Amino acid sequence: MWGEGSSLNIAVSLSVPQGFRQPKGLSLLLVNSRINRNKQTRIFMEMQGNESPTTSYQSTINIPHVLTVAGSDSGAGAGIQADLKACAARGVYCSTVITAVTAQNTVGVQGVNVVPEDFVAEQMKSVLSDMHVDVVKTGMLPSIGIVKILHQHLREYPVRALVVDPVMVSTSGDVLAGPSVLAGFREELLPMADIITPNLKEASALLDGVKIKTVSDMRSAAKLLHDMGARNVLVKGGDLPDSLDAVDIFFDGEHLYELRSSRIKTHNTHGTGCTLASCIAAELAKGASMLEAVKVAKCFVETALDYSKEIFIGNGPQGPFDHLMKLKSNAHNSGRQVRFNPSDLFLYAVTDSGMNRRWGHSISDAVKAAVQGGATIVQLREKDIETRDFVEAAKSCLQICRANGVPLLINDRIDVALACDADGVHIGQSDMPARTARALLGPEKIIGVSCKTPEQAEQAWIAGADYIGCGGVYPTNTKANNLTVGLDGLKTVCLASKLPVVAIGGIKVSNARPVMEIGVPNLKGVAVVSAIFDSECVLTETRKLHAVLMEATAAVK
Ligand SMILES: Cc1ncc(COP(=O)(O)OP(=O)(O)O)c(N)n1
Ligand SMILES: Cc1nc(C(=O)O)sc1CCOP(=O)(O)O
Ligand SMILES: [Mg+2]
Repeated sequence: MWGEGSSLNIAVSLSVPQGFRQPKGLSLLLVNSRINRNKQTRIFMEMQGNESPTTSYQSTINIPHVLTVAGSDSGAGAGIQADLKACAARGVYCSTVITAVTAQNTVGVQGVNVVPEDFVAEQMKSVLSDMHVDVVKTGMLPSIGIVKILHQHLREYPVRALVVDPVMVSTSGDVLAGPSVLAGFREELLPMADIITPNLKEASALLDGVKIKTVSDMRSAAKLLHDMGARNVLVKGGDLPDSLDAVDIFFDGEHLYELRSSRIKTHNTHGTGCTLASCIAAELAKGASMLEAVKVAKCFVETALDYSKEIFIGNGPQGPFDHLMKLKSNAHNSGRQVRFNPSDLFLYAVTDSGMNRRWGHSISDAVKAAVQGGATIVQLREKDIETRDFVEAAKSCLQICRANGVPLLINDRIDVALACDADGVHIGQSDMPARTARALLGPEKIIGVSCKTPEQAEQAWIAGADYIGCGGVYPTNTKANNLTVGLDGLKTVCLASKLPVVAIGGIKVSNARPVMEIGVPNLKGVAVVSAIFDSECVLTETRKLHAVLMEATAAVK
């Protein structure tokens, strides 16, 4: 199955001076390679031998690549056009095989011209025989012949994942694939699909017209479709009557997940299915796990719909939405492209204005020292600062963090995070709800939520958080009246959490080791305030804690 251990293919090209020939006894050594936060790979090489040629090296990396096999929508809200935009928005290359050309707008589908099968095959061969495709995503497959061609090509040119959006009827109600195609989906594509993403009508059609009217029906349908061969199933509940939320059911063959997001009130929903499937494909191509890909895709669509509520394109009942809203809303968001890496939670530094005052440190000096000492993520927890000063301090800290590849989060204040374009926020149970924060911040930003119970951890996951902070592990003087959950409480929450966890509360050099050794894989690190910031030399204290965490991690391995 597609999973976290998936690898990237790296093609290395060397440019050498004209006429350069590799001298005998001289060999090229790959001495180090590092992937930085922006997903650029730096490859460090040396020539081994007694002579040193004047050689310059370049490294290249294959960009994640999705091939979409779908129909063209002249209105550009759905189909190939939506797929291209979704992949572009998610930072993934997208090639295209066009199966049909539709004359379509916001009113409906006025005409369909199916591309001859041999020419669909020719397009497929052109792409697959030449380019490295990570994931294939399918949309409109208008004939059984085209389904068979796809099947043959996937056998000849295997890819890492196949995402099947079983498009049968357009959002305007026009039929885009007939009954013979239905048989093709069942027999040829489902058994090959890593995920299938039907809406209620499509799921019902694939299941011989079984009625799907409730969330419980959706759960049964997901299981039945899985039995038909699809490795993962996402039944989309967008058409579910009487639901305030958009509920989708995801089944991975073992667990059923109910994924809820707010229903955005808008007519601009044309192309949501294509976009969701392309987004899943894009995230898989980047290396996400299936569940992660589905969650990011759902969040992306929700955010794009929200941003596009007011746009007006066409006079029909269902308009397109704007996939590239990020270019407008976050035009200044140039610093950080990798969304969230759970290993960033390893040494989580949380600032405190009182402690900085006591030791005569400015916020940015304290943050700089923590980062230099090995902090892997920083949270500005400034409870008694003027908003204006907070934004200014956050901007300076952001420069320091960006220069060192360390994410910067803001405690409690979504407004400050937005104002300074921080990498995300950390919020507690009495702060703004995580789901609202996600809607305001968009899919790219990191959201952490404080949780003391398994139920809170489940809610944080449903709301779209990226990690949870769990504590107090030990008693603390830094946060008044804080409940201590202990190592046992931490372990219980970690075991229940689908999200990575950082432990917090009273953790210091002398007691960090047992925390790191509780033996649950999703405990990724410790968050500390006083252990590093309540000291004259933040750099030294951070270094000491870093060393202890490294030792504890090595011992666990
Ligand atoms: C990493 C981390 N975990 C927990 C908290 C506590 O957040 P919250 O419950 O909102 O309390 P305050 O920090 O706002 O007092 C945290 N800040 N960071
Ligand atoms: C901010 C915070 N949140 C906690 C929680 O349990 O959620 S404990 C805490 C304070 C942590 O400070 P120190 O490292 O100095 O104990
Ligand atoms: Mg808070």
